[in-house]
Amino acid sequence: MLTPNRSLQALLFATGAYALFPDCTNGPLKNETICNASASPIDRAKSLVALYTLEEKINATSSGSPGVARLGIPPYQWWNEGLHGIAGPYTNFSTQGEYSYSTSFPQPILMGAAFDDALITEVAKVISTEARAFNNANRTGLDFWTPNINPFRDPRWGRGQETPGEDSYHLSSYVQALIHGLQGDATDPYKRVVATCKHYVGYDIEDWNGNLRYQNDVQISQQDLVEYYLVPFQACVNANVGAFMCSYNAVNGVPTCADPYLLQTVLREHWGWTNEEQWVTSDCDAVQNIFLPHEWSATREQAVADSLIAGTDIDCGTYMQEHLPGAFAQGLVNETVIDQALIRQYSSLVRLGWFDSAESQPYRQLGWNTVATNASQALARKAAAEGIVLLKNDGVLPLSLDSSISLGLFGDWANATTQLLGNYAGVGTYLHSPLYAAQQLNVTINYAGGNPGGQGDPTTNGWSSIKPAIVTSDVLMYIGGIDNSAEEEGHDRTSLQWTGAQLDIIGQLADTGKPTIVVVMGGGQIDSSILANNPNVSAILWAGYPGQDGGSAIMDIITGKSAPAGRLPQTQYPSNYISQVPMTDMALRPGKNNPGRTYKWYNGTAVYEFGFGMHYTNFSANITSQLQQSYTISDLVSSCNATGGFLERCPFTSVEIDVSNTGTTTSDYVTLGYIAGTFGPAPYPKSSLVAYTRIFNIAGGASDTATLNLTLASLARVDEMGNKVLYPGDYSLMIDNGPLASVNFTLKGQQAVLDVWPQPPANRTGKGVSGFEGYFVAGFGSEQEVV
Ligand SMILES: O=[N+]([O-])c1ccc(O[C@@H]2O[C@@H](CO)[C@H](O)[C@H]2O)cc1
Repeated sequence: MLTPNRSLQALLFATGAYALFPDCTNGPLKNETICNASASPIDRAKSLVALYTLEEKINATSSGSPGVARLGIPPYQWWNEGLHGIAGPYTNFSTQGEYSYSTSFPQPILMGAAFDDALITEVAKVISTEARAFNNANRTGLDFWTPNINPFRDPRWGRGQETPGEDSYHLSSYVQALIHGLQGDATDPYKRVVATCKHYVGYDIEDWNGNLRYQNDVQISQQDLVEYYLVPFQACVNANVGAFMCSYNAVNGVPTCADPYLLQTVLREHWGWTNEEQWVTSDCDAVQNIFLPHEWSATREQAVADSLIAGTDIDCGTYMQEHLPGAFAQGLVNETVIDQALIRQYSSLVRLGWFDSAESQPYRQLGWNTVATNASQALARKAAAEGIVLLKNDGVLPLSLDSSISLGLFGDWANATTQLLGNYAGVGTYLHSPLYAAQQLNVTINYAGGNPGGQGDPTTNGWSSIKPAIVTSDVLMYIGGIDNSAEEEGHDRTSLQWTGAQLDIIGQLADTGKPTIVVVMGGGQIDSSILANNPNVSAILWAGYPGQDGGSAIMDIITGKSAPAGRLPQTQYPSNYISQVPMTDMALRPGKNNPGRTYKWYNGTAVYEFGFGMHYTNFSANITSQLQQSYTISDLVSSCNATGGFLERCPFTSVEIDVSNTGTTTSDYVTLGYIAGTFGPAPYPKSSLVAYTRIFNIAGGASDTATLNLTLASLARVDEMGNKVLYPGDYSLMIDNGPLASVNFTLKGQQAVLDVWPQPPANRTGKGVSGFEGYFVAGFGSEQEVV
């Protein structure tokens, strides 16, 4: 994560972030409705906002909200992160002792590979518990700007690691499980924390050929928007998420933080995200970016007015604080609009218990003893092991290690420390590298880690330094790949290839003829065809960014303590993919200069497909439910009462699959259900994931039942206007994309539109910058006027 520059950080800290709660027992507000715990959150918030002066209201639009001392409202810092554990930039870890660390889970890209929604809920519960403990110690806030749920559309994206992968159904299922764990049950009297779905929407380019995230104007068809980019965000609404973040980029000409179509028409009206305690924050500096570099609004005052009126309730930054006074003076915005933003903010804090006494709520009791518990540490290790994907195995794995075996460990990641965490990490409880984990085993270790050739060209320069370890080892393990020096916020990848130096060393290890195992680290996939095709490379594992105990999880898989069952959450494209399509081409379907995106539309041959993953055993599957041969569309429609286009709330059928372990090793199995067929207009997606479930610990020779719940969303397609339609035609339900089991059925009757998509208004243009020549300085920067 980028670190805010010093002056802004100082300014936000000067606001007194993380001061205590308002005192509703003895403070100045004790007799006001805001302090009446039996009044509704909205009434309570309204009563507070009615006491604010306009200046106090304007000050409260910033993420570093200064509070109102005369009313006993302490400052509140809205910007807290929690991607895979509580994190900065304003979360305050102590330098030692209590509150000096928390549990750091794997990056979402690896947790996504587990395809285990129950696991995600458990992880999110730990994060929200630890967040509460830190909040009680005045070290972080109560709302968290997580998850990053933009689909991992292009393999170059530097922040794809923050997401669960490329598939919109998978992201939707994952994010609902996550929000449940972060926020708690809808019926709970208090929210555990508030989650924030970001970045709404179409944000997945950092810097491609000078196309910077702060200024990109991405062109997305209504079909692709509804079919792909918006899907996980609608799932956030379905899960009743407390907050959204609008993104830096513009979509089809309009910066998202100034777009009433996206923020009002789609989000609040069409999807029904109408609860007044739900708010939208801007990404950091995104309100400023409406003026510069987007040049959407003619003046700074117009930019803040445009964004507040469109539905941005919090400005990550200080632009609204600085320019709303002018906007009010010019009559560009009225007080009702700012009141609404503040009512949303404060009713959210009411639902978090900010105004209520400690005795009345469970979360204020949580302390240091609930952080980094043995159970949460075990969960971090389990989450990593569940996600690791076995891409190749000639039978060498699992390894039986004992003291007579000597294991050679090579590569940059063999003794990884903070590399294990990836970006948006807090302070982990510990950092267990593969080397550390191997040292805990009864095996002789020959460590020659680091990459003697560096990240540059092919080299044999380092050969002499690693040769002794090669010669004396029985089994060779290379642990490398990429880290945040190759993929990061602000930095997209420029290559999908292994570096020459790494390939050189792996090749030389493999040439010895000794068992050679390659562990690939990093969020984006690296084209590993050269390793897949090398018969002397015995096994390949992909391990993402596995978190604080990642080394242990890797060794758990290597030794068979855990059996691998993770599946690739994104396509591994051949390296020439990135020369075939510009990153800025947002289209999913193949076209001129675009071979198609994701496993649904890519018309080339993947190195490894989305959903691929091997086991230490074999499985067979049998669909045991009787599906009808044919369904009538009108019958399906009449049994569906969904509103707001939530076809996920309309059941279609439940399918049971008998999964048998036909080998000898006990293993989990991820059951992926796909729909394919010829229905609706061509082109047809190759297949679409519509359901998944992970079943656990199936012993060799035993079987278990996987249940997949299909909804009408499983069958619907999106037309060019963005409408969701049920079409007559031929359908196949396929387990594991076909190889294991499939069943065919048809839909008959007239096609039916199930969700009529609201069209954007025509000719949406901003007023444009008049006369200001300048540029925006990224990283909580400021505008520099060109003089
Ligand atoms: O100025 N900075 O230091 C700074 C740091 C991070 C940053 O990134 C943005 O902030 C995150 C807020 O959650 C969004 O996910 C990301 O796009 C934007 C600005």
